[in-house]
Amino acid sequence: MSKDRLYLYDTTLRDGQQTQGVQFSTDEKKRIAAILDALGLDYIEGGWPGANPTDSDFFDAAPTTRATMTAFGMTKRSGRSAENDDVLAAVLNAGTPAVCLVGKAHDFHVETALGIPLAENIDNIRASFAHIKAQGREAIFDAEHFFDGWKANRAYALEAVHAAYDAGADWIVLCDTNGGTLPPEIGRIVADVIDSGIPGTRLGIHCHNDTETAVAGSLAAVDAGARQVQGTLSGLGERCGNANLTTLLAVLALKEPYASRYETNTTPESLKGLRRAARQLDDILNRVPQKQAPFVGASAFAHKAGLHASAILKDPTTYEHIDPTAVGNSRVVPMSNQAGQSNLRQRLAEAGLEVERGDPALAAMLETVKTRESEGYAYDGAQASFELIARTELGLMEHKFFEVERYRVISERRRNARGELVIVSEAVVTVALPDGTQTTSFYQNENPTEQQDAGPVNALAVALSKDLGPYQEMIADWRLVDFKVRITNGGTEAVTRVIIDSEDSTGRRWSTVGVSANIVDASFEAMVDAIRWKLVQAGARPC
Ligand SMILES: CC(=O)SCCNC(=O)CCNC(=O)[C@H](O)C(C)(C)COP(=O)(O)OP(=O)(O)OC[C@H]1O[C@@H](n2cnc3c(N)ncnc32)[C@H](O)[C@@H]1OP(=O)(O)O
Ligand SMILES: CC(=O)C(=O)O
Repeated sequence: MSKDRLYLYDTTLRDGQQTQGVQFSTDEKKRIAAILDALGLDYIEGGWPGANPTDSDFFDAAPTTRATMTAFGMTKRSGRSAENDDVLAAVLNAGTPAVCLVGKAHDFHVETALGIPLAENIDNIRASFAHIKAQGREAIFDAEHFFDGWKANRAYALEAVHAAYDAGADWIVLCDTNGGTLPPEIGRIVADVIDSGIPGTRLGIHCHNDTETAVAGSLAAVDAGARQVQGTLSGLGERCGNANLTTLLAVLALKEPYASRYETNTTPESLKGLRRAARQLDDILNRVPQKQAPFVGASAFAHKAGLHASAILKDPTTYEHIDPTAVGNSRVVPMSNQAGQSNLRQRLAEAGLEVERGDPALAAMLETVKTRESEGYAYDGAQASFELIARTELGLMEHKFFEVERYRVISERRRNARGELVIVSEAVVTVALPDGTQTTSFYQNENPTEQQDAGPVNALAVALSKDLGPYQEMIADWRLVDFKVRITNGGTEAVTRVIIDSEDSTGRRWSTVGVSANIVDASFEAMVDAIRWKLVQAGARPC
């Protein structure tokens, strides 16, 4: 059976930029365009030329992509011709092979937002698309509020999309702009548009995620016959976001009936770059990756419960709906108080520690983990700390490289010599080394009050890692990149749990945990684990 072609249209650089708190630079837009192109998308909507300097700069030197670069704008305004509308001219002047114009399809919006007669809006749509086609461009009509418009005045909504279609628009994209239409209704309305005479091969879908069903709504439109799907990387977009293309790419390529019915431009190879693409976007956005993101999140293939881990070791398909490597992800079997010996052995094997089933060290390890979790520790997100416990129980950590004799940290808010308000943190750390010597290190940081890394934890991290004698070279590239604080119950008392994420120059990341009644002390404990784990990885020996 031959497959139908589905076209994937990305609007991360336009609707994604409408996400509250997101502001891409021109250079970042270029990097994202390259990521999208590598994933095999058909269209990249680069932004709205003329609307802001960043978008204009992007189109002034638009990257060369295999995907069709598309400029976005709106239908011509009333009171001028399409040829004389300067906003439309700026969009066309970007010179892209495809142009997408948003226009009103809901009578309420025409009368309330535009304040013009209904017929005039239809004329504006028709004239805009005739103008684009006269310039030889591929023309895409984003029919704004189409679904709400169809429900309020079906005849008018259809008249609007037919005006664009009759004027030569290549694609009519039905937009659920407010994101409130549920998937079955989307399917019925798309089918009605096809019945009205616009073939599915010329129809697209643009869903917003206000009811958390944008992906399902997009699939309902495809089921009904639409052949273009719009969305954004990781679901960025206005309000609650757009349909998540990261998820849709994987669903369309790997899940039935879509994989057998439809062909897209993605390949098994490009799909393996999906997790990396999501991480690259997180890096650009400077945000912590969402662990539970379908397909690409760190927890998407994490098997925490003992029963799950036991079955996974026998056959991964028992608890996995796809092979994680298909999207560049990997399986994780974390440790926690939900774990049994199967989790434990799998986790140890990943750390290069083979332990026979039934080895008494396994029971001791499980006991330690469960006891410490009841005190407030959490090991499912702190694998490196777990590994140190395991090595200790297996007798592989007779020495701990160094012992902290004492530390002191002071934080102060004061005015500096220039009269600026600053936070000053000072830390002193004394460690004892295996050869009987001690080192004492001091570090002071001074930062404006609004800066995040001004604090005592940063000062302690630098002081602790400043002079570890013979081990110093091995930890010189250690960096503390993130830390999360939780108030939790340790037995009957409230305690602070700190998980810190570390990184080194190889790009490797690891997480450790500390617990104490004192936030600084909990952070310090997690840091000590982080450094010990790095020394283990570096093959450090007692000196
Ligand atoms: C559903 C969507 O997400 S569509 C994408 C929306 N994206 C954006 O708005 C981001 C980029 N936008 C902008 O930078 C600015 O809004 C601009 C440059 C386009 C326009 O700026 P301004 O001229 O200052 O207008 P402003 O933003 O206040 O209002 C938009 C105007 O466009 C009109 N308008 C809205 N949609 C359309 C349309 N499809 N066709 C013609 N005119 C429209 C509005 O009625 C309003 O006109 P008014 O000021 O006479 O009431
Ligand atoms: C065009 C668009 O972004 C919308 O209608 O949601």
